[in-house]
Amino acid sequence: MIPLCSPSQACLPTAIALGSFDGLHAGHKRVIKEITNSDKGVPTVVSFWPHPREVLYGESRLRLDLPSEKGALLETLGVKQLVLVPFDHYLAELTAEKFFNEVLINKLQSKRIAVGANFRFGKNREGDPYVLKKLCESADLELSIVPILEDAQGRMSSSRIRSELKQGNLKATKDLLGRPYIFRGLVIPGKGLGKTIGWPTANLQVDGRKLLPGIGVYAAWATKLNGKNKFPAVMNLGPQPTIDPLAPSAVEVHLLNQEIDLTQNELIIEPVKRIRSQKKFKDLNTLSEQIGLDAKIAQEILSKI
Ligand SMILES: Cc1cc2nc3c(=O)[nH]c(=O)nc-3n(C[C@H](O)[C@H](O)[C@H](O)COP(=O)(O)O)c2cc1C
Ligand SMILES: Nc1ncnc2c1ncn2[C@@H]1O[C@H](COP(=O)(O)OP(=O)(O)O)[C@@H](O)[C@H]1O
Repeated sequence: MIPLCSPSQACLPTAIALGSFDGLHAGHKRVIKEITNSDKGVPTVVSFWPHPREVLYGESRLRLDLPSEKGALLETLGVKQLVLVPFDHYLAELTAEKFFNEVLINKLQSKRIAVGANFRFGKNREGDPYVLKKLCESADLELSIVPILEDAQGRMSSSRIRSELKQGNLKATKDLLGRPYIFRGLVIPGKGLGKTIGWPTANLQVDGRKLLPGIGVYAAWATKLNGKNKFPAVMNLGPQPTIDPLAPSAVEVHLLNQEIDLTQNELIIEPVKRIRSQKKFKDLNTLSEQIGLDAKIAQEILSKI
């Protein structure tokens, strides 16, 4: 696993790809290729953490991939380190030129930089690729500005992937990511009702910074962390209006045709297809029958893959 470090811990000198790279889609990969195929320094991805919009506007920003997941993805692309620059109000006040000199030149000793054509940096986002080009020329640094990649539906972007995911379009999400969307969670106790209605569920505690699909019932694969078997499963992601309409959304999976104790396990979940929305049923029997139908549909969906 590549190191995830602060600027002062980085291996120097560096060849830097700058950006959030959330989702690491094909457009991001083109930018990253510009630093992994050079001998100008340690291939390094540099991102801000937290996201500037979280610090400046108090927006909560959920991620397609968390820093801990990103390391493994970047490693496969030939990146050697992920540097997270702590974004705070001091950093937000740095002009583009100061940021360039203090962080990229002095701290990270960068010899080569790659960014996407829409990259902005420095106070009030004043630095664009043109400004960066001037700065790189005067410091004798190599620079690649990579054009924005498009497909028939438009620009490749993290927000487009996020939007597909929020709508529960897992196929479109997978196509855009170039890999299945996954998340992980620790199995924690629920209300203990699942077994009594014939459908025990592993309730998952998921890192609150991870973006999840929109609420609904899904067919999904479930794998134990470091396990080999992929279990077909049905997932309830959202409310449980029949038993507790006011409770916060749950993430729970029932592994099809399995009777296993999953307590304290970490599960990796790959949602595959949205089946339906949650409903309030007149009683637990009707809910249980519906979950039976969901399980059948999930089995069919997953057996075709
Ligand atoms: C596939 C699946 C679909 C579900 N759909 C609904 C639903 O539409 N409405 C609802 O009120 N609860 C739904 N549930 C949630 C159940 O109410 C919940 O699993 C059960 O009460 C057990 O909760 P517990 O694990 O906290 O004990 C669903 C659960 C599963 C596994
Ligand atoms: N097929 C299965 N899918 C999911 N969990 C299962 C399964 N079989 C047994 N279990 C166990 O049952 C527990 C869930 O039972 P349940 O009655 O729903 O209680 P809880 O409220 O803790 O979710 C899980 O934590 C798991 O250890």
